[in-house]
Amino acid sequence: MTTESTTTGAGPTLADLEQRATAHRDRPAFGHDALISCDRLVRIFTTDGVEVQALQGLDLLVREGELMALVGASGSGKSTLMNILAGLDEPTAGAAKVAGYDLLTMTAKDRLRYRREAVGFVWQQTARNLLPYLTASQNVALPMQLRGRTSRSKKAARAAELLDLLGVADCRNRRPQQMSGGQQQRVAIAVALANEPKVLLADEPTGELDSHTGEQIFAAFRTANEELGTTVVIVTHDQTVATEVRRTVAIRDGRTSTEVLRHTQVDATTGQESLVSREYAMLDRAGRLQLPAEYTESLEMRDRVMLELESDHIQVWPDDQER
Ligand SMILES: Nc1ncnc2c1ncn2[C@@H]1O[C@H](COP(=O)(O)OP(=O)(O)OP(=O)(O)O)[C@@H](O)[C@H]1O
Repeated sequence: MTTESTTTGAGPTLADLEQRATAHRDRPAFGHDALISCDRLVRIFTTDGVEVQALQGLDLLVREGELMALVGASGSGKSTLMNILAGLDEPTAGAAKVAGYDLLTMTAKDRLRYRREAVGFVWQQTARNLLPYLTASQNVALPMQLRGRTSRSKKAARAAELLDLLGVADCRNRRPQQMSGGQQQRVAIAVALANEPKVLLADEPTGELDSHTGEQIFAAFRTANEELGTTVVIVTHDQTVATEVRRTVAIRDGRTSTEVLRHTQVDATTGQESLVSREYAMLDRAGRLQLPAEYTESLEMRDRVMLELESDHIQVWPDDQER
């Protein structure tokens, strides 16, 4: 069906407005097909009357089955975001949905269920992930016990299966202090996966480990992603981890600023595979764009820039009035 409209020069007609409203209504909602969707997320901390805006309207979409990394300078808001996604903290404003749970409006009961069943987390400090007086098997069985639906034998079987999958079956009967840091983190991943969460969140999981052990931990996350289909979000400073995932999102000043996507390309003549990466800037729905600091600094862009719209791109120039 088409709607007729006439332009009088005095602005849009009623028919134009109706058409626009219909087009807007039919457009899918932001993040409708994402497993994690953060929409203009704001988190303000107030300490001694001083406000810190840790998240300043952060947008992030993560699709089911992704394995992605979040990077950013110290204080950029990564942990604040992870705590919100983990259901440990609540945003000041905006919207955040994970696996069908609305993190702003869920009840205390739903929050508990969310943390037990929908997400698993692995923290940097190994001591925060495992109970010291329980063995690896008992640590993995504990979340299943708290959920309270499985028989003892099923819990033991699942714990054994997970420890085996993550290459720490031999640690089954050991307590955390009888394991290396890397083994503890792999057991921690098994604990986080015990209740088959949709999402696995990890905040600097390789931060306390040497690079070789860090690689093994990263391989364990990859196994969880590939074998169990778990969506994995890792906050990291570790360059190896950041470059081994298909998608790395950078957070700057409490907002997602740039994103690097990587894919494998096969050379048509030699058949040789190479990894191609490309950096993108994030454009929010208000049209705001954060230009990479190294770009703006190299051209001495400040305060105001000139824009020129071309048929397939936009040119950004330093302000000529400044020169
Ligand atoms: N509970 C809190 N109370 C007050 N300010 C906080 C609190 N938590 C975080 N902040 C502040 O919010 C900002 C973002 O902190 P956040 O810990 O999220 O950054 P980060 O990117 O994880 O840094 P790092 O890499 O050092 O862990 C910082 O300025 C921090 O000081």
